[in-house]
Amino acid sequence: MLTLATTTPSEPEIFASLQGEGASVGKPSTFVRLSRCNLACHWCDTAYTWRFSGDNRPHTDGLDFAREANQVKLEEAEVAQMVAALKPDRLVLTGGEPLLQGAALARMVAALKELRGEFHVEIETNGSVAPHPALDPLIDQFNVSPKLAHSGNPASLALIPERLAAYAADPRAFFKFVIAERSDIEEVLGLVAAHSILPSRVFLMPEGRDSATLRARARWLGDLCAEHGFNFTDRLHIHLWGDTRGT
Ligand SMILES: C[S@@+](CC[C@H](N)C(=O)[O-])C[C@H]1O[C@@H](n2cnc3c(N)ncnc32)[C@H](O)[C@@H]1O
Ligand SMILES: Nc1nc2[nH]cc(C(=O)O)c2c(=O)[nH]1
Ligand code: SF4
Ligand SMILES: [Mg+2]
Repeated sequence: MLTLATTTPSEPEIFASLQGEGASVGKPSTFVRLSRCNLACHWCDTAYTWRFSGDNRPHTDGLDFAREANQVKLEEAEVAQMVAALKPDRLVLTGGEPLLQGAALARMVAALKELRGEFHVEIETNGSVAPHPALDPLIDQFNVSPKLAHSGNPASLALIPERLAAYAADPRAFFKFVIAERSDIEEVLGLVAAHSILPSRVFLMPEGRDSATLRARARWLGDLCAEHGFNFTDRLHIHLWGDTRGT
């Protein structure tokens, strides 16, 4: 059983769109948004996946209860069928933190590949959770977004050195840092040096949930990327459709 976020009160958040961020930006992709997270970023644009009134216990894989208006429980086979029915041959698993439901995701992706054959599968992850061993070999690309101090998470929860080292050693992983202020680059440089990450695998992305904020921050963030040899990524979906569920 998978716990998904919802668009309207009961519709699971499964939708075809364009990858809006990072190394695959612009590519037609189907998104599956899982519920729940192990972190709590101040500026999270999908806090409805994890900020529940009166109950914020962390999710553990295999729990089969739906308790909040923003969640729906579906069988893995049903999710696979919904993804297979949409056009794209690329899948982006996101959330919330999708790796909290790794075992169920492995069953879903295996079922999808049975239905549709080869599929490119990306995971959006905060980089603090290890992929389930059954899921790991089914993933083509990890979009790892480690959370800096301005996210408001304790570093002891958000930046797990062994986990970041494992992603740094994995050629499938790209690193996508959310940047709110110029000085945030210092923390990025420290992490990149500590884990010997090539700049060509690093993306800097402005924090923002509207076009005007993204554009204003892009002006100085682009210069910082050029200076340090990092990739810049915008948030294409925000410019095209705004901060809207299901896009
Ligand atoms: C909602 S998260 C879900 C996946 C995973 N929990 C993570 O943080 O990577 C998807 C992406 O959106 C980014 N994000 C969330 N809120 C944002 C904001 N206000 N501005 C810019 N990026 C944001 C995250 O850093 C992450 O790269
Ligand atoms: N179009 C689009 N691209 C995205 N790339 C990463 C997203 C996410 O929320 O993880 C996202 C999203 O929500 N929409
Ligand atoms: S880790 Fe991702 S889903 Fe969780 S609070 Fe941060 S941005 Fe939101
Ligand atoms: Mg998003």
